[in-house]
Amino acid sequence: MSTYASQLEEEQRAVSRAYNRLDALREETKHRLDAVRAAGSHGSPTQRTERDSFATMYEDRLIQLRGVEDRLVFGRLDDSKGDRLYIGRIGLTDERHNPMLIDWRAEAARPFYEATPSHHGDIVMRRHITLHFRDVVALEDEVLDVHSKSVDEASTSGTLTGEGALLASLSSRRTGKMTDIVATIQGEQDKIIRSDIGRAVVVQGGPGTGKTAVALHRAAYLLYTHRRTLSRSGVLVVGPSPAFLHYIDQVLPSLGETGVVSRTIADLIPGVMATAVDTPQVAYLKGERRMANAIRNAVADRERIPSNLPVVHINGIDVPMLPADIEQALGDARRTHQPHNKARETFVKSMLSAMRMRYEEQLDYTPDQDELYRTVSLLRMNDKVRVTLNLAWLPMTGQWLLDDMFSKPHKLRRYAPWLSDEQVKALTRPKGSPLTRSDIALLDEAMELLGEDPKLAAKRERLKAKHDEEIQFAKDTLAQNGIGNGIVTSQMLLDNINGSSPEDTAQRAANDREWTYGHIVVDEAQELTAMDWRMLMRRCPSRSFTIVGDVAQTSALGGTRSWAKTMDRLFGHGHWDVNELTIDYRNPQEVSRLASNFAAKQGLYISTVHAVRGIPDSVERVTVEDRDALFGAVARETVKLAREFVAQDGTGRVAVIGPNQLLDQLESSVYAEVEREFGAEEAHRLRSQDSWDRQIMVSDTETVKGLEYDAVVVVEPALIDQEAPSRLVSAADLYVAMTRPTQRLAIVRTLLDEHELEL
Ligand SMILES: Nc1ncnc2c1ncn2[C@@H]1O[C@H](COP(=O)(O)OP(=O)(O)OP(=O)(O)O)[C@@H](O)[C@H]1O
Repeated sequence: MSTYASQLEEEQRAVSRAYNRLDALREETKHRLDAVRAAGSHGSPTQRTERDSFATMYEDRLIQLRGVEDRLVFGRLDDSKGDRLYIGRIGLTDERHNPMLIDWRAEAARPFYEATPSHHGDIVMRRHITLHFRDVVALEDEVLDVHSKSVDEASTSGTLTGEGALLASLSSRRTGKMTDIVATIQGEQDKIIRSDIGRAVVVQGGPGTGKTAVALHRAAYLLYTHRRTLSRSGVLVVGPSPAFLHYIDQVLPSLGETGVVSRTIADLIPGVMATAVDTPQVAYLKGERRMANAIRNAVADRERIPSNLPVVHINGIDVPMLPADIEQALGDARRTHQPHNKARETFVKSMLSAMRMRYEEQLDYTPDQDELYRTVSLLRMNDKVRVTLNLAWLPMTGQWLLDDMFSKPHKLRRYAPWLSDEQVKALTRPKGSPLTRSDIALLDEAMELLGEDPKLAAKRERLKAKHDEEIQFAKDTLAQNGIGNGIVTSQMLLDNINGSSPEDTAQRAANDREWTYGHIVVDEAQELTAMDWRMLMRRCPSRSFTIVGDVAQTSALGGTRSWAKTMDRLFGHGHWDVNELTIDYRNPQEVSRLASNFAAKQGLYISTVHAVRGIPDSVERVTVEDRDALFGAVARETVKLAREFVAQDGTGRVAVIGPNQLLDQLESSVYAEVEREFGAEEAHRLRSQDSWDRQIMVSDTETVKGLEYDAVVVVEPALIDQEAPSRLVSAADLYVAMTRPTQRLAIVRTLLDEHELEL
């Protein structure tokens, strides 16, 4: 009879076989890489190029093979004929090319996630295999065909269970890093992950429903399924904050995908840093779609006929700069439909040729080419001509344009006539002020209309010429040698030389503002303004997007509260799909219920969610007399939770989320209590952790978007509520704060606070 122990042994054999194969492949790849490297820099340029390409290819493969060590195998599918398929992080075949392990993204693995007792096709049983390092430690079977003999076998061996693997992964201590969910992706999530690349997919779901997890697994799935296209164009992941990007940065590498660019909106333009923050109202004004018109007007304002036109003295002749000539040159330049800085070349050329004609008209002889050429040179170098050409068509950078527009109210009023005096005042700032996050989309718009900075453009041209030379060299290499022989295709060699490995693509994409991606994932997408969306749409002409968010969590005044309204405008009616996720994997039921009831009462449109776990006493309330008592109470509560959840091995996270005005005081009282209770050394260890990755973190509501903690202390919710710029925003902020914990939520407040807001 099959016992649990014997089943474990049997699976251990299968798992060990897979790991042995993985080791062998690593060894083989390493060996090849060493051999290529050993050849060093000897040989002809052709041989060196060939070797470099192989080396890059082997390096990429080694990174991938090393990245999948953890939980290499996690599932098994049994079909009605008794055949078994093992499911894992990557696909493996044995020496004879027989499949040993199926990549979780392959079509054959789909039933592992999507089969149900009512729709299971040929599959009769699904097994979850839990590993600890390379050891099989638990098995769990779901019988899909109740008539199959697997039911009896599973029940006698004691492997027949429900959702143990899922629940175990949900209850584990937080590490500050999101982990992948390949072993436990649920049916409704899997359908989204595998949906078609060609359409924009919106995933709406309440907090903790796995939107971020789904978005990242979808990116990995698309990279696997459309590797050829996406490894050249790349995938961009846009998240709400650097802390969030740091939180998710392990997920894709653990799925064997390293070549993905991740950015916040604030650092989407290479080389530009947004260091300042606007008030919510100013951010709203800057995020409106019509700001694109303001930018367009600001550019157009620099294509004009100057009021004072000079006459220049060349070779004893007076050459006038005439309004009609300028008008003609402006028209010529505009008709090129090129960006402003580029079109300026046409403007200058057209204007100089008009002036040359004016010069010629005044001669009583026909000048030779030489004379005309010299005249144009003199005109070009003439100061008056240069100043006038600049006044008529000024070369600009985007930064200069924004700085000029926001530091001169009369100009802003002219470019954006819809703004009230009060709004103009709110937007005006001193010249040279740092850029804010909401400036970035405006800057991108300006850069798009202006084109490259002329100096940078010249530099780029030089680099491009060099790059073209290298491409030609690669092509010649291939033509001469006919390299390939099935190990590396000519295309792969060319790609490696051109930098088309996913890592190279990612690097080039991240450094190029005009790069267009094959797919964009947007997380916390509800916060993006219309201007932000324009910036993203420009980066993905194929309109292949995964957009995840929750319209009940919107804090930005210019963010989305209705997907239909935003998406119809972006993609057109019928060209995007919305999917809703309904199961809350993060919060205990008690926390989820409290947060949902609050949000519904505040009038937020919330998705109905069902939390999978119940944890009695997961909500705690502490009320104190007044503000004086508040800080001590928060500190004590935090330390109590830290004792339970925060471990010295770096696992476990507790967040204290409070109103901005109290954060400094909260931080000092919490850490003072930590020192009193845990000693100076432990307090020092905790305090010196990176600010975005602290085990005990004191923060505002904005920073914790998308993140999660074992326990959360929400402080003075009514005050958080009052700090927000509108009622809906305040409700959303509190909703976000309350839905961050996986185990425990404590609400610590004063009597007055309690009186002001019912929670
Ligand atoms: N199928 C699953 N198996 C295991 N864990 C899961 C699964 N789906 C989601 N989770 C876990 O649930 C938690 C919440 O997921 P995630 O952060 O993706 O939710 P979200 O919808 O983006 O939340 P929010 O809107 O609050 O940011 C994470 O810890 C994630 O790993």
